[in-house]
Amino acid sequence: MDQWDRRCRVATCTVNNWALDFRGNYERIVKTCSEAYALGARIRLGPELEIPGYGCADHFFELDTERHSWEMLSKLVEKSKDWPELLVITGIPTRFRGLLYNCAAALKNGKLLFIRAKMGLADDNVYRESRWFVKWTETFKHYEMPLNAQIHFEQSTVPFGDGILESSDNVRVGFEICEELWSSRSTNIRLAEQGVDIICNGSGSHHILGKSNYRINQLILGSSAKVGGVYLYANHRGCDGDRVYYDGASSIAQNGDLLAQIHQFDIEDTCVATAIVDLSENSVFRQMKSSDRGNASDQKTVVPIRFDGNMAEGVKFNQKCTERMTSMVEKCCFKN
Ligand SMILES: NC(=O)CC[C@H](N)C(=O)O
Repeated sequence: MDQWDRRCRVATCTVNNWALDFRGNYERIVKTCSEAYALGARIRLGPELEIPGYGCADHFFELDTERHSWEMLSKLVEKSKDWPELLVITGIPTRFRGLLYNCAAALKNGKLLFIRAKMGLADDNVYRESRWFVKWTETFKHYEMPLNAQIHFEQSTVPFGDGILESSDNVRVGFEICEELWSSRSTNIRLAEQGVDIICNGSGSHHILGKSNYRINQLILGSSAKVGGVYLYANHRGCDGDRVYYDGASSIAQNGDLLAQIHQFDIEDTCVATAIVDLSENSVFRQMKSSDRGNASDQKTVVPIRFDGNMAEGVKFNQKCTERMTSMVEKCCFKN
């Protein structure tokens, strides 16, 4: 059963990573994890495919891109022992059954916990993801994937596919990778129905005039106002070698309110934002909507992937949850 006091500090970040700059990308990821950890965060989310860089394009056809990405992931898993209480979510291409998937990887304290494969690929506009990747189609199913013996991990397998993570103190973490939010069948709906507390969206979303207004106000805040829960969104910022500009604005929202946001345009290579959220507010918010309670109870219960560690402790009872940012300020920021 959930505990009553469920305050947790969560972190999102923006990185200016470069396609194929494996070492540089690794350093920037480490910097954001260290900063998030120093601020007391229990989870740190990074953008889509942040290890190789989002815009590797046809380099995703080369095995070296995967290989070097996994070498960096192995280093990051080892490094995560420096931040034992921090759940790190990063982005990496992964081959399963001979097919290449665009994935989020979850790791903590020296252990790779889960590889979650993207379930809706982006192919409109400038996106061409299905040229290199296939989508995962088995909802809430995962398999034990053997890890490549040529790369060092202290484990021989990792769960791969779709699923929900659950901490020792029952905080549920789910994944919706970029385009899955844009789809009218957004993953966040079924995650909320399973009582997911924190929805993680690592994205590679480029700048078009007016797009971030839609992305933040309609999609992120709109979804979170509808399904409830904490919504962590991380985006790249800058040009990563391709001909587009990613426009950051990594955000933290809860139950329709914006709690924190990193600038859309800036010259910093890395930025971290955190917020203290009371996860009990998710239950209260969802409890108030009887139609959704009915929909949720119709769904089969998904068995989560458990991991060691408490997420909702370490925040003192008298520490206030982060103030809500006003939507007026938000809307002014996002005419673009
Ligand atoms: N990387 C993606 O999945 C991109 C999704 C979305 N269409 C966007 O423009 O942000």
